[in-house]
Amino acid sequence: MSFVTLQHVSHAFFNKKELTEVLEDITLSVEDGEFVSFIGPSGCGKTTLLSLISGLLTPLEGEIHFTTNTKNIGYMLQQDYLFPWKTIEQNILLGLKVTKTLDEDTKKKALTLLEKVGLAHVQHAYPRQLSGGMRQRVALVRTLATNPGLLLLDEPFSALDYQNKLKLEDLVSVLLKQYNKTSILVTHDIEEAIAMSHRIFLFGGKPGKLIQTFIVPTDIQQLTPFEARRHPTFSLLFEEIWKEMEQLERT
Ligand SMILES: Nc1ncnc2c1ncn2[C@@H]1O[C@H](COP(=O)(O)OP(=O)(O)OP(=O)(O)O)[C@@H](O)[C@H]1O
Repeated sequence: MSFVTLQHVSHAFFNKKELTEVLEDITLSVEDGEFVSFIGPSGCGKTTLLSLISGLLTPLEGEIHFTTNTKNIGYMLQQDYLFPWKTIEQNILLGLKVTKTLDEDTKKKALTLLEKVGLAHVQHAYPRQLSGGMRQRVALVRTLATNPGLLLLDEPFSALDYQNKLKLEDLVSVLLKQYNKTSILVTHDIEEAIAMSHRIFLFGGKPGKLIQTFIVPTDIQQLTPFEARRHPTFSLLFEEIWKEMEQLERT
């Protein structure tokens, strides 16, 4: 069953009194429990599409339908946006206060999540005492603790060094599978998209259009992102997408 469906969605921004089209006629759907990635050259409208799906923006044309009545959408971004003067626990609970009434059970679940990402020991520390990778793990906990129906991940790994990025990818992937979350990842990184996704939507052009959809083979999907990169067919799909991207970047 599809979780969210976009039909003929187009969008434009006013720039210096001129209407600039940024997305044109996007039709796609994301299935319940599916992990998809949006990739494509810079400026083709990927982040705008996330904002349209989250309801921050309203499409100029076309329709976006959710099959469930969830309005709780979680965001994980490149920056962690933790409050520096609050402890890790306070940061997580603050996220919860915004979306839910904070009862003991919800609080306990949030702290269990902190344990799951290996950060129970920093519960009372401040963000400045943590590394970038640890702070992103806190941001992940803060997002998941609100039990979002849909997770929107906008370049959440891109500020991390390679090793931390791989570790966080595995963690995100395991947790999202465990909680059966529907997720959309925006990334510039083709490897990351293949390693994490069921399907990859490639956008390109100005205004941005959906150029091609790639299905990640099931045997790759079943692996962790770290293992997926070592699968024999991984590089074949990588090359296929790479060539398409190169062509789009040239046009
Ligand atoms: N609020 C806004 N007002 C005017 N123009 C905007 C606004 N937000 C985005 N744009 C323009 O819309 C186009 C698409 O931007 P968007 O950030 O969605 O692309 P993107 O594919 O996510 O890019 P990147 O990969 O570089 O993050 C760009 O040309 C951008 O300058």
